[in-house]
Amino acid sequence: MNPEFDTSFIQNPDSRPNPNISEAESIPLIDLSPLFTTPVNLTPLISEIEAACSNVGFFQAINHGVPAELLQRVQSAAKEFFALSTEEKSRVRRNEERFLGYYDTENTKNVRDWKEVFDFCVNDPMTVPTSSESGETAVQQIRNQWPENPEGMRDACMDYAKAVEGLSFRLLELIAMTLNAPAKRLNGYFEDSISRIRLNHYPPCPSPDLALGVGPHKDQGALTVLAQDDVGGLDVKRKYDGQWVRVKPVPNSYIINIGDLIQVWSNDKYESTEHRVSVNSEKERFSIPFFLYPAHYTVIRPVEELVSEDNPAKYNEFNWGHFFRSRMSSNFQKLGVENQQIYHFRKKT
Ligand SMILES: O=C(O)CCC(=O)C(=O)O
Ligand SMILES: [Fe+2]
Repeated sequence: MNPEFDTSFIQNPDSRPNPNISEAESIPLIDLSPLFTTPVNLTPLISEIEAACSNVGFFQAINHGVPAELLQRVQSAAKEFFALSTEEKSRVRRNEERFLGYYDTENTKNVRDWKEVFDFCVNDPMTVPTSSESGETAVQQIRNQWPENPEGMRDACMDYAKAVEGLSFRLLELIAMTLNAPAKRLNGYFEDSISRIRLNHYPPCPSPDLALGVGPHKDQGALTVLAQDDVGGLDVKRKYDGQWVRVKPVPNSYIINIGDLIQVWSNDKYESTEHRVSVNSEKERFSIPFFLYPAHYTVIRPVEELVSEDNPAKYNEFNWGHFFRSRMSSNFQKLGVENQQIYHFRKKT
């Protein structure tokens, strides 16, 4: 991809990146080895995760159990794939109906992102509602589209997907325990999960002061498990002072952040954190987020263990598939209206 820099990439002045951003004190580092150690004692780990989710909404996980070789295979495949000609990549181009595959004109909140992506679902095919309208019940199946080249990309991606999905379930169980719920309280929502993985490529950008790789946003799913390379560019909005901080790349780690659904399940004990991707004029950057998404028919409401007369549910229940679909359409085209956000489901007090 070599997009010509045009005005569609220009961020509003208040969203533009800060060239002097700090990497200090960004997000906590959490060692997940207690998950793999016997005798099992998860209590200190659960407290660390609870603090990270409450204070930051993000952490970096080390000793996570995903074999490095699986990630390296996908990273190599991604590099080879994005180096192909636009013509060849376009053979697996996504469209509004078939929204898995290659794409280079995505918008975040109506501004174009400086990136190209390749999306695939973990459980192929994935079933989603055809419309974001809450009254509509029709569904459709969306299949992965795999390129001919590089050879082996499909296997590399699917082997990786299974391993990182396993990690995401372990994290979900730890998070459920921080909500005083049984470990497996949330797992049932994921039997027909529509989780997906995105391969991101951010080419060097001629105007990194005006554009972003991904504009400021919150992830809409349950949680995200992100692998980034050593270039850096992910910025997180710090909760206590609203400052953007750059997440320092840590070798062999994953960046975990909670999404909008955990915010609702937790009845606002946790808040999903705004983040964005800055780009630079010299280096290209690659990243691979895994988005943990429930089955489309899941009804989202605060977990009952947290709701009481003193702490009533703060959200009206809503259907995940419709919420997913509405965001999908607004990322695909500039709608000229505000995207659907989780606070739209908040109960009026
Ligand atoms: O590339 C990154 O570091 C993060 C990407 C991201 O936030 C997203 O795709 O939702
Ligand atoms: Fe994100």
